[in-house]
Order: sequence, then structure tokens, then C-alpha cells
Amino acid sequence: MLTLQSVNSFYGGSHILHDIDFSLETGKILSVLGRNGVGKSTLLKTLMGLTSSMTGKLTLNEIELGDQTTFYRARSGMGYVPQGREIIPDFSVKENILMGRFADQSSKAEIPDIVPELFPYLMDNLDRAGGLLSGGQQQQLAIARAIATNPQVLLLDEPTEGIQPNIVEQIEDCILRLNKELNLTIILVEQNIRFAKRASDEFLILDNGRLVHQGNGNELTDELANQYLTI
Ligand SMILES: Nc1ncnc2c1ncn2[C@@H]1O[C@H](COP(=O)(O)OP(=O)(O)OP(=O)(O)O)[C@@H](O)[C@H]1O
Repeated sequence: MLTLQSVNSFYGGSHILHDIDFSLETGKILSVLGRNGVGKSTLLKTLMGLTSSMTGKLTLNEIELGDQTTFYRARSGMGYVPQGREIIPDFSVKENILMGRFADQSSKAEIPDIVPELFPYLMDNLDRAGGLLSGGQQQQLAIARAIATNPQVLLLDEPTEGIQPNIVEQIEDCILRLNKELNLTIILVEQNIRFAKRASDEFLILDNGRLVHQGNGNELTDELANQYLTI
């Protein structure tokens, strides 16, 4: 169970997130929705300890993480796939994946078993420089790197943004498989309402740094999308 109580988050003196409260049971998928600039990416960064500061309470399986470093949070089970993917271009595919292993003390420096199943392209191109991959392939690589941290919760920031339409469905299917096969809890920042509806057990909508709506996935209606998500 992941729980946030009265979480506020800041970049320097800029107060971005205000009094965020929610909890998410293990194995559920939560979509975070909202217009551009409302604080969706900041919510994921706050969970990883990547904003300047936060107040309030953040726990994962009753372990308090709010005062902890990013490194500690990664070791405690928070896996992160950032917007833009942040692949290291000069590192090979294999090196990019194995970077995730630094966060996992329990295992040897090996590629996780599920990676060949989900991403055969990566396994066939382990020595290729990460920077030479297409956007969709880099997204697969960023997900594989996050899986290598052995996470309990996977944070995905717009995983299908800027990806060729024919690859989008593959990425979506892979996210659903990770949820089902590894029982991973997933928080998905998503502009793609179709996928949010397909994937989500729960959703929340942010507006101007505040949580303005939350509900079960089947309550994500076109009316709500029109009210909060259109410009
Ligand atoms: N590093 C930073 N320093 C200061 N302010 C920031 C920083 N990153 C984001 N912000 C501000 O925080 C607010 C929320 O930004 P955030 O990127 O979280 O929004 P978002 O909902 O993810 O938007 P998008 O859909 O465009 O990615 C914006 O006003 C943005 O300008």
C-alpha cells in the first residue's frame, strides 16, 4: 500500500503541489490526469524525492519515505520511468538496463528474467548504443531499466508520448503485463484517455497543483475528461 497524506511539494520557493491525499493498494493501476503544467510530473518526482522539498507523509508498505533520499526510495521499491526517458546515449542497451541493478541489493548484475519476454528487441541489441534506438525502443529500455531496480511500484511519466502509433499498443500491452505478471503497482501519468480508461483501476485529476477529482477507472467519463482535460 502506498499512502500520501497532506503532501505538499516545492521547487525552491515555488509551491507546486498542495495537500495531496490518496492511497493505492498493491497491484493496482492509478492514472494521474490533468492539463499541461498542473503538476502531474511533479507528483511522480515528489514520490522519488526529486523536487527540492516536500512536507506531509509518504509511506510505502508502512515504511516512511518522505524524509528519505531518492536512492533509499529506489531501494525501498519505487521504480521510475521519467518523461523523455533519460537513456544514457553512449551506454549500450545492456549497460543502461544494468544501471537499474544499483538500486537492487538482493540480486546479481543480471538482466531480469521478464525483460527478454517483454522486449526481445533489446535482447537482440544488447551492445547497441542507447542513443541509436528509436523513441519506442528507448521507452522499452527505460522500462527495462526501471524493472531492473526490482520495484514494487512503477511510476511511468507519459510512456507513449512521442512514440510511433504502431508501437504505442505494444508499450501499453507491456505495462498491463507488468502489472499482471509481477503484481506491480503502477502510477501512470497519461494524456491518452483511451489508454487511461483501458488500464486504470483508479484515477485522479490534478488542477493547478491540487487533487480535484478521484474515482474508480470505470467512472472516468467523457464529461469529466471534457471538464478537466480539454484546454
Ligand atoms: N524544476 C522546476 N523548477 C521550477 N518549477 C518547475 C520545475 N519543473 C516544473 N515546474 C513547474 O511546476 C508546475 C508543474 O509542472 P509539471 O511538469 O509537474 O506539470 P505536468 O502536469 O506534468 O505538465 P506536462 O503535462 O506539460 O508535463 C509548472 O508550473 C512548471 O512550470
